Amino acid sequence: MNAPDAPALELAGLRKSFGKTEIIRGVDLTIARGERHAIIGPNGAGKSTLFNLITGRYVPTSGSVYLNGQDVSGLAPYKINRLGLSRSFQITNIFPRMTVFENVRCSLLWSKGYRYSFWHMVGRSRDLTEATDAILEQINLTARRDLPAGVLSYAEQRALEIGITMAGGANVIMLDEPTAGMSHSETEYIVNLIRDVTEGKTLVMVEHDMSVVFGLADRISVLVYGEIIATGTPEEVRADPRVQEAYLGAALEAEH
Ligand SMILES: Nc1ncnc2c1ncn2[C@@H]1O[C@H](COP(=O)(O)OP(=O)(O)OP(=O)(O)O)[C@@H](O)[C@H]1O
Repeated sequence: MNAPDAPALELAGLRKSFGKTEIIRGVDLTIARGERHAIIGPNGAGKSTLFNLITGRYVPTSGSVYLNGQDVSGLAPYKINRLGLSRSFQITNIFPRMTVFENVRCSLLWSKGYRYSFWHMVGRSRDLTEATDAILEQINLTARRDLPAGVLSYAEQRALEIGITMAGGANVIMLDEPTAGMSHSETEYIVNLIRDVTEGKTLVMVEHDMSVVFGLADRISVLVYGEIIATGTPEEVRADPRVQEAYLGAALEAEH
């Protein structure tokens, strides 16, 4: 059931071990609807593992993940996706020989396919084209619509990937290092784009670039050695002495 008052995401006593090593060591976190939330922390802290627990790629060793109030722990990723959570991939996940338009249309079709029969879909192909074009407009790729996706610049490919992530209409969007490998100007471009396309949705992102995190997130969680040591607004997290000590001081210094 989709409980209208439930938070977008709730993690309760979440743990994950690989063999005998516990990587996620009891994470509790509530993310409100419409919130933009960043998960930061040093290398090896368990950020990707936590991300994969939320999206269903990994099954928790114990604890639960609730999406819009519904327990999704242990469900297959595609089922979690159909319940309203969509993720991007760190590695570009587009079809390079298909056009930009076809890439987005394909993901729209996939996401709606389970609800509409094939013939119903064919009858609605004009709607599908319109929906695809609306997404291309949102991600500023209308001018690139009919080019093979493989010829786009790196930043444009990441924008396309965000479009593909958004295409299913999920209300919780998970982005894994959306600005990885980008120049300063590309980063700025993608941050603005993410801000626009996630308006009114819930965003959870893992990100290393502190300027992106502090520019985009309403709240931040700091993960250190499999535990969240602080959660709060950017100002609260920046001022938190535990965070300074464990991580942020060093990370912010490294930026200068
Ligand atoms: N499938 C796995 N099997 C065994 N160990 C794993 C697995 N996935 C991750 N680990 C270990 O878990 C720890 C946390 O890894 P994870 O990738 O989640 O950290 P991270 O915070 O995302 O790091 P980074 O910032 O470097 O991407 C690491 O020590 C890693 O070796």
